[in-house]
Amino acid sequence: MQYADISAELLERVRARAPLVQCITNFVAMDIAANLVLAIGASPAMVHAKEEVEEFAAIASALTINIGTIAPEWVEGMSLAASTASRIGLPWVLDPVACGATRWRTQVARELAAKRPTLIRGNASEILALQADRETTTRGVDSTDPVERAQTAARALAKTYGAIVAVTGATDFVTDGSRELGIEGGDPLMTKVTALGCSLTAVSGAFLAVGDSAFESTVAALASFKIAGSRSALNCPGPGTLRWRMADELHRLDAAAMRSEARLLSYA
Ligand SMILES: Nc1ncnc2c1ncn2[C@@H]1O[C@H](COP(=O)(O)OP(=O)(O)OP(=O)(O)O)[C@@H](O)[C@H]1O
Ligand SMILES: Cc1ncsc1CCO
Ligand SMILES: [Mg+2]
Repeated sequence: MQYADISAELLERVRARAPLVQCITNFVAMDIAANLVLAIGASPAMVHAKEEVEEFAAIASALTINIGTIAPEWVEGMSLAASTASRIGLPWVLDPVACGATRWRTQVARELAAKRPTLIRGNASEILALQADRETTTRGVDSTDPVERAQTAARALAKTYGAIVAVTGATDFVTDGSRELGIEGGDPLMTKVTALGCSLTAVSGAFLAVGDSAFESTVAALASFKIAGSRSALNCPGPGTLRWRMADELHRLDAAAMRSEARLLSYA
């Protein structure tokens, strides 16, 4: 079966099962991420306190961890949630927001990566900084590098941590260290809406929850955002409208559109 067909089937599974996705994310992303997880057909829960993450992970179908607005107490919750997920075999995603911007943030991202996430999803600058030995390659939460520059780093990270690594940008790139795929689509206007990447991380949790292969689930999640992004940007007056059109288009997305509009690039 082709990846577009698999993606379509995974979308139908998300809709049929409405998996519970435990999201630990930042203050900026909370609202849009929860709404986009709902729009794709899953059920989000923003649960991050160290007192309850372990118990909650036991009932969740996936976990996503985004370090966007970390503070020490949050890191404790993230760390406990990540360890729990890996121990009980719950698929989980790491989003290393602004990794490389400060030493502490880079260290936190690397300590979480060492807990073996199923998927690491970031922009090119974040993936480069997570993999590199040097610090401060990033300026902030927005990427200053093209996706292509981070492909080698993504492959290396995938091998080091045994994770799928997804680098997003103009053309997304996904690798498990040997298999790789590009996903085209979306629109540059997406970079003018904050936390769409964070929301994609949360939505990836929904696809991981229902998939048989983490690589395939990641492709499906990336494709859903590319299709919804392209559709949302048509005659779009600006970022404010795009933001909420993403919810409308993810909600409207169906298996037929996934099959016909996913633009997947094979590198092999
Ligand atoms: N130039 C572009 N053209 C088309 N699509 C894009 C472009 N840049 C980003 N996207 C899409 O926007 C979505 C978010 O990816 P992006 O790399 O901007 O995340 P991010 O930098 O982590 O965002 P944030 O930190 O604000 O959440 C993805 O679906 C990606 O494919
Ligand atoms: C703007 C911003 N600052 C910390 S997290 C975040 C959301 C985009 O990553
Ligand atoms: Mg980001």
